[in-house]
Amino acid sequence: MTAKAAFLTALSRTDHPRRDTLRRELAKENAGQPENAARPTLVLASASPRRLMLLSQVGIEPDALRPSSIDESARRGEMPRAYAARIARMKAEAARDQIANDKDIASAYVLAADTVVAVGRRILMKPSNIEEAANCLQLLSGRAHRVLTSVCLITPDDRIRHKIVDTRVRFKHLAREEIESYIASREWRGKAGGYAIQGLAGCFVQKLVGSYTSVVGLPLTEVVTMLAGEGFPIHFAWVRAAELDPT
Ligand SMILES: Cc1cn([C@H]2C[C@H](O)[C@@H](COP(=O)(O)OP(=O)(O)OP(=O)(O)O)O2)c(=O)[nH]c1=O
Repeated sequence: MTAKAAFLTALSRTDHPRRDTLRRELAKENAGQPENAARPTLVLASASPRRLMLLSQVGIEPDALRPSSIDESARRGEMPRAYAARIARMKAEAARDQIANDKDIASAYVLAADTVVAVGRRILMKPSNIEEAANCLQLLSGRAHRVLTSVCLITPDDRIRHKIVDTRVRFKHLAREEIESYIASREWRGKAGGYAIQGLAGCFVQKLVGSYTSVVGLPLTEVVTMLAGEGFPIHFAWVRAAELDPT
């Protein structure tokens, strides 16, 4: 190899993953002839059964699930909104990179979300043990908190759409025995703030201002608006539902 060729090779070498993925090639092709694009596909970057159920409620069945195992720890001094937005984006980008050379779903829309419970500036994560869960509920007892769900959508041509939904929830006062019984139910496991509004903890809620589905994990109004706005065919499934059940 000549010195010049070696120099050029060294310049083109990168520590980052290869950027010319199948996803990129397809995006370039479809930019010229969108009418030739394959049926739009959707990847849900999530392992949350709630998110899958909420999508199914509005007739959306993802073509694949690609949960990611990113580092979800908060940065020092990070505010709840910024944290939720950052994590949702990281989940979406990790899934996009996972599928970038998968021929069945390389050009999919990628949807991810992150839900956090916030008391003032404090972020309540998913508790990892009984003590943490009890502390969360003690903190939420008799006061209002916010549930922030950040949604991130990556379009097939890699544009990033982002939305945060902020819901205010007020809990009644929780007696010690009530907290203990709730902890024993195990419902708190895997839930931000250590509770599930769609379950037993529904009876803790005195007032909710905002989006109920966002508290459960995915704000349906915003998700459907976002997907439809980016050309994902949502309403097709609704019309088909009527055809299957013509009564
Ligand atoms: C507050 C609240 C949260 N949750 C759930 C929604 C989310 O699944 C979870 C918050 O954790 P997330 O980190 O947002 O999501 P996850 O780890 O469950 O799933 P993934 O990252 O793979 O998408 O808490 C409820 O189910 N009910 C509630 O009332």
